[in-house]
Amino acid sequence: MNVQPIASHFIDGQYVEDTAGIPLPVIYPATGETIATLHCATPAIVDRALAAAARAQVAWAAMTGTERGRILRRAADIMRDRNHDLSVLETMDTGKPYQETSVADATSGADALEYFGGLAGSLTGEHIPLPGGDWAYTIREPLGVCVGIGAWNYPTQIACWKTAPALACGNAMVFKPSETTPLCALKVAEILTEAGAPPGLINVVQGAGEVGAQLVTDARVAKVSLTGSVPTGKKVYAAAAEGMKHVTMELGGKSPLIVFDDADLDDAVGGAILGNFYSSGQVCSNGTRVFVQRGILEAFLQRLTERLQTAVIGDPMDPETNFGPMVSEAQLRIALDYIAKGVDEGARLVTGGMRIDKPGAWITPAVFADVTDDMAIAREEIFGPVMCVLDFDTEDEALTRANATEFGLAAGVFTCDLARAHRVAAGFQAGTCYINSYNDAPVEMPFGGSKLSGVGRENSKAAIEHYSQLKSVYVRMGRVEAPF
Ligand SMILES: NC(=O)C1=CN([C@@H]2O[C@H](COP(=O)(O)OP(=O)(O)OC[C@H]3O[C@@H](n4cnc5c(N)ncnc54)[C@H](O)[C@@H]3O)[C@@H](O)[C@H]2O)C=CC1
Repeated sequence: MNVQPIASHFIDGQYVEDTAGIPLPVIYPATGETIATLHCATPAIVDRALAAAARAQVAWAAMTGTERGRILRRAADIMRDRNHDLSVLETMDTGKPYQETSVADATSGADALEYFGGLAGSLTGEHIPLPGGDWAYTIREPLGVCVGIGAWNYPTQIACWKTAPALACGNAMVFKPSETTPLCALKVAEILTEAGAPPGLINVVQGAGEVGAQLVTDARVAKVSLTGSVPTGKKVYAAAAEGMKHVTMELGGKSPLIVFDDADLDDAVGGAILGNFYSSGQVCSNGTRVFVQRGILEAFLQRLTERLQTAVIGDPMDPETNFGPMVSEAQLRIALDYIAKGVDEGARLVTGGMRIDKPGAWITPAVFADVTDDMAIAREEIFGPVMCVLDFDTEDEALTRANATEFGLAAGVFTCDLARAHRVAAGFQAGTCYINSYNDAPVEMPFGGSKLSGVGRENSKAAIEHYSQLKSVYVRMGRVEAPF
């Protein structure tokens, strides 16, 4: 498969190249090979994309929601039809196994396009009766030009989760994928254009932080939605505040997963595997602090170790493979450094955590036991396949320790006691919680974090609030009574 795109950027309905930009090699993480070379956007490219978006947005906003929605739903159908090719490309971009990308990336992107396409026609204001026969009404208006900035772990999904609600509400989008995974967002723009999105409505420009910063500070931009780390989020939030722009921040986490000793052991182990090793651990909402009640601890570790031996680590394109490489050599280094630190800190490495001796960014899934709350591996986001198991005695203790973090993205609980499950969910300081499950992200459910993990919500009806604003119109039915 030739993954070199026609050109680096997608602007005003077509592919655009500017070789004056810094070269951007795309590395296949499974082999370390360079599979394409793109160019970062020059200031002229950024300007062109923003100008196209500003122009296209006006006519798009004048269409009815039903008309806009029809185009989004058509794009969803095209995306589903091309799921195989899009999944292969996502695997090349990220290294994630095809077994995952074929069910979790373009499919989730298509879900978002379909969901917000369906919602678009129902977006309205409201009528508000007031004293004396006066009344007011509200008009739900788009924000204007939105900028989306993506992380590298879910390039197709992130592009769709931001673009679908933005377009449904009548906005235009300029999207900058992560410089590590620049390929898939171009396909999203191509498909939307094929589905009927007018030129300029969806634009993709490549580049690293400098290009992102240029987009965020441009006066034509009304809203910025970032998926990335907390340090980047702080910078982008501050830059957006200068122009009083709307923001959505989907940032990092160090989420807790509490397993009580009455939990179904295999379900709890399954949840911990999904919450730590899916996408080689490179998932923002991962439950990397697994609190296991002392009575079930040894059984949990034993079952977990047994099941990890059955992981199929190998060629990501092989449909049998269920654990691929990490996204890059740099990200692998970060994970290996944390593993060394965990050993130094006195945690017990139960299994995995070894670099696999072959080209590419390969590591075996790691589990630490005897982890304590103060260790760096239990406090800092690693963003790799490193699970920390901590033991506890009481519900109060587990909840207090689970919440003792600056992050608040996700949290999960495994128990067969229904009342306890809901009590613990109510007590979690996190935006996205799970009972007897982990890491599900259906488009119908709000997704996002509290505390340092972010502001705003993606997906669901809640996202509409973050891509539109209300105009209030007061209507006086009688005479105007002025004091003089
Ligand atoms: N909450 C969520 O939904 C998700 C959060 N993440 C988080 O993303 C992080 C991993 O992704 P990375 O790509 O390494 O994050 P990152 O923070 O390094 O980069 C994210 C994006 O921001 C851009 N960027 C960097 N500096 C910028 C600046 N000054 N102005 C504008 N844009 C800038 C980058 O080019 C990239 O496109 C993890 O912390 C992870 O938890 C990842 C996926 C989902």
